[in-house]
Amino acid sequence: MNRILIQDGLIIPMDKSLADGGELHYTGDVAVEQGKIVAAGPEGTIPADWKPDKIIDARGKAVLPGFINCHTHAAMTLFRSYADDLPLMQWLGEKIWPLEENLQSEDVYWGTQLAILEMIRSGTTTFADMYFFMDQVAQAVAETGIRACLSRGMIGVAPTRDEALKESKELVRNWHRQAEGRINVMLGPHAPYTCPPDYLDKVLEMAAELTVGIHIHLAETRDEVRDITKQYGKTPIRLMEEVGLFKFPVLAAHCVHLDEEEIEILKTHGVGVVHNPESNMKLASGIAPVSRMLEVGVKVGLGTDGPASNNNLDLIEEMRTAALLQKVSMQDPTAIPAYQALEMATRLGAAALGLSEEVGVIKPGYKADIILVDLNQPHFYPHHDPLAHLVYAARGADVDTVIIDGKVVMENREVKTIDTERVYWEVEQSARRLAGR
Ligand SMILES: N[C@@H](CCSC[C@H]1O[C@@H](n2cnc3c(=O)[nH]cnc32)[C@H](O)[C@@H]1O)C(=O)O
Ligand SMILES: [Zn+2]
Repeated sequence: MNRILIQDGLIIPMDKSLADGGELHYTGDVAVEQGKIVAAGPEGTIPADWKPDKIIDARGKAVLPGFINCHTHAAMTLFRSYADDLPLMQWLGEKIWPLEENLQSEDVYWGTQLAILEMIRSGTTTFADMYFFMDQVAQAVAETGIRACLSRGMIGVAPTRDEALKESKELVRNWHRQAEGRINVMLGPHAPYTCPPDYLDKVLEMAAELTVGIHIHLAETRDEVRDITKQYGKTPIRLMEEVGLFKFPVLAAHCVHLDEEEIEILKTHGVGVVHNPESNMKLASGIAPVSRMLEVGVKVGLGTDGPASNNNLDLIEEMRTAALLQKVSMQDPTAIPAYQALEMATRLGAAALGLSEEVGVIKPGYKADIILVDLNQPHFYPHHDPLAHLVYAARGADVDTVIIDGKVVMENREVKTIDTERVYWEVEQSARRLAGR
């Protein structure tokens, strides 16, 4: 089935910013053919003799681009609720990293399947991952039909430092642009405090050789900024600029603690920033200056971070948290209006991942990554403003249908590409073994 007609939905194309003015949504049809959007409302034309293979009745439903989770460690679903209520370095050092020593490849496969199940069910159609056993993650992405930017997390100060470089090269060779083009591979030097400049040099050399982007944790905590400044005489973002990181497409997770000049550095180099509000709150890392970065024109997408420091993968919830957190932290209720939060979860997320020509908007020529949200529910009445409903009232469970690359992967909340019961069973086995139960 490659021709789908999504009829009479409330289309929210996300193809313009608030500054553009004009209509932000309208009722109409979306036509999909061979994985791409061919028409959407007044945009594009559906040929008179065009016969759809499938018609989806979208009356009473919002039709919008699939959500883009720009930063997670998907297989950490296995560690969800294992260790909470700790600061980052204690959480990583004492709880998570010791557990990760015992992870096996099939654990990562099933943990990732569970994450993808949760993401599809809550309307996420693209995610950016940084983990290991990434061939297993790629396999799960290929099988489930989701879109992903994958990187093998590399800890330059760990015994795995050389192995991680080798695996990253293999990941690019075996999986970059594979799975019908749904997979993009990046290099994943974990963070400035785990990847010293001499190791980063090796990573940058490989990025130049393979012409791929870089996914890194950056300026996440005050301790990171203090320690890096003490060790190198400059802040993490300035250090990254000095080593040449920003000569490549960069996806920088967090960017919580930075000054005005560093925001300018991110803007100048076109860095894709990922704001992870719930992880930053849960680990008490801080509040990123998101409104300011958006005002300056930095590409800021949204991420959940790992499901063990959130603890879910619901990007609708993350959108609301991002909007509310900026309002209260800026003491300004106009900060991050609803539409801007939606932009972060769609078009700006695509821009942060370097995919703005492919996904993030509903427009002819773009990939058919589309979600339908059922608006016929108590918390969406009265129907004043669908944009406000989606940000301030919606939950991931309101997503009814998900199409990725023109394939229906969920319809009427039934996921078609994952064996849910098998995933639950396998995850429980892995989690019990890992926790030594
Ligand atoms: N430890 C593996 C590779 C690391 S992948 C990415 C790493 O990021 C860790 N991680 C998860 N969330 C965060 C975060 O918020 N900040 C920094 N690291 C995180 C995660 O536990 C994982 O160890 C090895 O040495 O081969
Ligand atoms: Zn992370």
